Amino acid sequence: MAARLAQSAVQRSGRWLLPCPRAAALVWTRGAGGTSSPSVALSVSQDKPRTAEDLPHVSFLELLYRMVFQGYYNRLHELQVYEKQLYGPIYRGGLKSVSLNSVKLLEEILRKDEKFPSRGDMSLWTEYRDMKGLGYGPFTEWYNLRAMLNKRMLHPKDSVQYGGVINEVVTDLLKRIYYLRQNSPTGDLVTNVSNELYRFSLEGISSILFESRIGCLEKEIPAGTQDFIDSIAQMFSNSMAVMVMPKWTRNLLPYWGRYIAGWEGIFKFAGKLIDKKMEAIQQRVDKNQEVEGEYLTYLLSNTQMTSKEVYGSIAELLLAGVDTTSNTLMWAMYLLSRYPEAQDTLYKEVSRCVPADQIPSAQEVMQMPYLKAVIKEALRMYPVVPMNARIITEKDVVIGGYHFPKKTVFTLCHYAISHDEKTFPEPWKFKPERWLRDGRERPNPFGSIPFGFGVRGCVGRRIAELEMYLSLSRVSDNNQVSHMAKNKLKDFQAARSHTEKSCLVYHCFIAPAYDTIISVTQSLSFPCLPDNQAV
Ligand code: HEM
Repeated sequence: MAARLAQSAVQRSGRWLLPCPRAAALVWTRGAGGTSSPSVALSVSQDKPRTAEDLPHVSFLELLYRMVFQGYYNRLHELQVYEKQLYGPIYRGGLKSVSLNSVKLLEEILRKDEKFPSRGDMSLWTEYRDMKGLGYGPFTEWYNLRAMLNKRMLHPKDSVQYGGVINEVVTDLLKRIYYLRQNSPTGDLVTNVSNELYRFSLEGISSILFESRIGCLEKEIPAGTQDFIDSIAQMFSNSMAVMVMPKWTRNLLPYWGRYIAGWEGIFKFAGKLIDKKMEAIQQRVDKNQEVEGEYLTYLLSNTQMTSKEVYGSIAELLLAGVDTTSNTLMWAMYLLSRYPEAQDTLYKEVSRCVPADQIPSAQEVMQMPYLKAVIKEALRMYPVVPMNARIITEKDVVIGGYHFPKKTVFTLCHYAISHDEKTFPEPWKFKPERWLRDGRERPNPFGSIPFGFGVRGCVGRRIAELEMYLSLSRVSDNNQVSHMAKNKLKDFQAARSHTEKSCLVYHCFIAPAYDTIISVTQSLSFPCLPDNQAV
């Protein structure tokens, strides 16, 4: 079971964009190569804007060479860095997409975004829903649903209400780590941290969305939940094949059938839990009792949303809200384990803000600047959505002094931008302090926008942040961990300084994951360790 989970985690981390199949296609088909020099790229001062034809261009053969022979097919984020060196901040790739690869151009396009911003065609997702008469969610039918979903999710004060629920899940994560460590051959190792964090994230987001627990952190995952996890993996892992294969192959090759079966599993599981909630609400309404609840209850009691739309929205929120959070947590822990001084600073902050043996609350973690900076810096270095897209659909647009017709696809090179040394000196170093508001000059806000920007930005941002703050602060808090790991207490007591203590915690917790990280990075596109940080 663990192996299957690990495999599915690996498959999921291969996604480049959040559920946005067409945009993912762009990533794969976008060009690389060409011989033009970077100096031709920007020409803002001209009277008449130049056009896309004037941009450095990448041919299909160059793309193929880079992907296959230079091995960029699974290091696409590094390709952004490489291409920027070759072509400068703006260039034309395959399928006529235009890559924007500087903080200035990123800001320019996002500030010109439309009222209903578009990331691209979602027909791969809508097709299944249309076939089965199912409802859409925020990815597939944005404008009608987003306003409703924003409520109770978007504002930091909204997320605080989920603090108690998330903390229960964090407690179970810690118990599970304790259990796994105790039962490991050496008595202190967790052998598949990414798997545990995936389970944690799924349990966390489910407990908010379904207002009930689904057992991901139990010793044995309930069969229905395991099927659901497998369905998510199945849907994602077959998406790419379904997207690139012509439709006539669907009855001949296995991918389409598997892809559809994946969606069926997802909707079946989500539908069951939603129906259960609906019944409970109905019973209370019939008895004239007050209806209580948070997210799902709010959506279900909202007369502007049909139950079909609730099904569609919950399914899409679930898909977007699991590996994003778990991978970021994984990277944050990995980075802390490599930078003991940062770990020590974090440990001290948590100890200072939270009385010993108390669980940090949602309000308390919001007052921990270093904790927030750690997450921000981890997301800068390893953004889970390292590349995104925008299409200006309504009108022509001028970007960087170039004129583009409407419907031009722009690829946003977030990974390269967030590693630009002009914005982030020593970009390959983990330096959470660059985000502190302590009088130092702060980086350009568009330098790292891991949750996107504007009205189309991540709807789950506040919940994701809260989940990460609550879990990281408790893993960092020596009291909690030593309390949890009673058998290991003497090791902690033997350690001479806080740093050593917390290092030990991280070491035991994270060290076995290094192999996982490396195997993920070697076999898939992202996340990936830059060479200078390889373990
Ligand atoms: C570390 C965690 C996360 C990161 C880094 C992240 C990042 C992103 C990014 C970059 C986008 C695209 C924004 C844009 O195009 O401007 C996005 C969209 C989205 N995210 Fe997240 N996300 C995270 C967690 C979550 C969670 C926990 C949920 C669900 C509760 C969620 C739900 C969504 C949804 C529904 C969208 C589509 C929004 C729309 O199209 O209007 N995300 N996310």
